[in-house]
Amino acid sequence: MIEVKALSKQFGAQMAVNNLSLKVDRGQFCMLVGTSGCGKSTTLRMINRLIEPSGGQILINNQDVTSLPPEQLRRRIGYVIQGVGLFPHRSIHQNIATVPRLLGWKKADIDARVTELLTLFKLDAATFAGKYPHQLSGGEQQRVGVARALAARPELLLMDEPFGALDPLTRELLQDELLRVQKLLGITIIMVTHDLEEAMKMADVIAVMDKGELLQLDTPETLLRHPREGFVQSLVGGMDRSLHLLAIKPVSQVMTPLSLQQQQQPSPSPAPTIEANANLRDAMALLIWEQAEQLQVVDADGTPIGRVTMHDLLQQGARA
Ligand SMILES: Nc1ncnc2c1ncn2[C@@H]1O[C@H](COP(=O)(O)OP(=O)(O)OP(=O)(O)O)[C@@H](O)[C@H]1O
Repeated sequence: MIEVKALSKQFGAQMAVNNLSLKVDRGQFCMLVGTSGCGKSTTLRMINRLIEPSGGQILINNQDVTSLPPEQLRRRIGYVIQGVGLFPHRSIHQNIATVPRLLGWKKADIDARVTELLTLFKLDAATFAGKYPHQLSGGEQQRVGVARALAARPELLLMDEPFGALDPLTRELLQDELLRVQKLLGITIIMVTHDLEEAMKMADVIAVMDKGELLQLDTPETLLRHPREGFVQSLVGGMDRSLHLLAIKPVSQVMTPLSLQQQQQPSPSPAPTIEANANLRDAMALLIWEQAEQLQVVDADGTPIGRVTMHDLLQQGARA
């Protein structure tokens, strides 16, 4: 979907991005992580040509981005930044409608799209469409920011620390919503974050950068189990690696399913319950809290569908 080849950006004597190559498939979620100043934002801004590269090439669906005028390119690429950047004197409807209007969509199509996106992000269209940004909470503004970026059905969404300014609870809620919407729409996302936990939770692939260079591009599990020596190892290789490994897997992947017969019989000694889509770290925390040896796994309706034991979790979090 997107291929970056030997991309570089030099500011004066400094190489902000140095010979970076990276491929992200359609529908994948790629996270860029690394310490402050390692070139993450510059990389994103070269992809949508807010910054022109000093060298290298960027292809989107095999098309070189320099072959398109920047404005036309940016209409095909959604861009969300920290602090949202909503237009303060335009209503929420007008904000979300910005790019479709520039593209000359019919009014009825724009109205339908605005309602669809607000609903997708669980904002009641009748209540929110006519409001102005200052009348919304930070979390609501951030949802509108993402909705606006998605309005014209872009092929690619670039996000630069979109949840950086939010409190931890709102941040987690928006992470879950973004993942849901991404899976629903099958959109390709490249997102910058400082937060390794956020990267582990959301990414299909994580790109670790340092001093302008890409050091490793791998799935969260491979990155945790086989980090390259040096910077990547120091970034992910701490004692809590086992907990990160637990956090990236849902209980459903590890549980022992109940047979139909077992499902219909009440368990003789009821174990604490956990939902199948909870992650293994939450399961571990519950086991410790309840001093239990196993948990009963339930589906969204509360029907028992399996069980997971402390032994299962110890295996999953262990060095391979
Ligand atoms: N317009 C510019 N002119 C000169 N130097 C710049 C410019 N933009 C970025 N830089 C420098 O390039 C380097 C990379 O910056 P960039 O913003 O890409 O880093 P980052 O990894 O996104 O950092 P952070 O996580 O702090 O946002 C930094 O040293 C920065 O000071």
